[in-house]
Amino acid sequence: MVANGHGNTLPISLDLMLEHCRAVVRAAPRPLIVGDLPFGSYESSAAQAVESAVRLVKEGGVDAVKMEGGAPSRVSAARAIVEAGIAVTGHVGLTPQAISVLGGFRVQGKTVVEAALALQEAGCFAVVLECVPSPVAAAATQALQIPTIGIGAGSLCSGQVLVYHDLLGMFQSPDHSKVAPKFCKQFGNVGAVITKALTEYREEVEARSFPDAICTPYKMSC
Ligand SMILES: Nc1nc(=O)c2c([nH]1)NC[C@@H]1CN(c3ccc(C(=O)N[C@@H](CCC(=O)O)C(=O)O)cc3)CN21
Ligand SMILES: CC(C)C(=O)C(=O)O
Repeated sequence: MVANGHGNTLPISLDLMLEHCRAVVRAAPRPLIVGDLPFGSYESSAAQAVESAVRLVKEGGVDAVKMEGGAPSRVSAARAIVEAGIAVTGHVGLTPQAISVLGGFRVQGKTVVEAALALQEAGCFAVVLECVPSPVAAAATQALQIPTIGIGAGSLCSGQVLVYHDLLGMFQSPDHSKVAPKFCKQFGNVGAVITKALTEYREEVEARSFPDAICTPYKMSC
């Protein structure tokens, strides 16, 4: 959603996700690549979930998939995908694709440990914990044999994930800073570097100092 300028994850289609997965797979052939099942591609039935996961692996080239939710229907869908031979990462706590029923991007916590245990039992190899109080995330990490990957869930998870654009500080526009969650830390300010470079480019084009002779190396041949 961030790469495509959306304010939330709901508009992302399976076809768009496939395109992004292929780009990532081309750039990074070695790491374990997990494709996220987008909203609308897995909720109707376990069969729909398997079908979408198979597309992400077959056409997207990913090694595993991630899907949101810990309700019984989602646990069944995760189990069906694993039984089809595809590794699944679960995702509980704040599940951004459920903002319609949650009433916004709200912190969750109550059923996190139970849901994570159910996803482990269904065969998930890892589980994302998003916007969960740190003691709940720590308890889930203790209770599970599979790794927990935290985002806004404290430092006691097995691993961490953060949206690349958020940690690099790629956003300059007020619209984008509105959608960056408060758990994010900016480890760089790439947006300022981009803005500075583009401003200098425009200034030199307008002043006709770019392109200069060095950047116009072609000679008349006759
Ligand atoms: N740029 C970006 N980074 C993300 O990590 C991200 C997105 N966008 N969009 C999709 C989801 C949405 N995410 C979010 C968005 C906002 C909060 C947030 O600040 N929530 C408030 C609660 C607000 C409320 O209760 O209404 C909080 O206190 O954490 C958390 C996660 C995480 N994801
Ligand atoms: C794991 C995170 C980045 C995620 O899937 C989301 O917030 O949509």
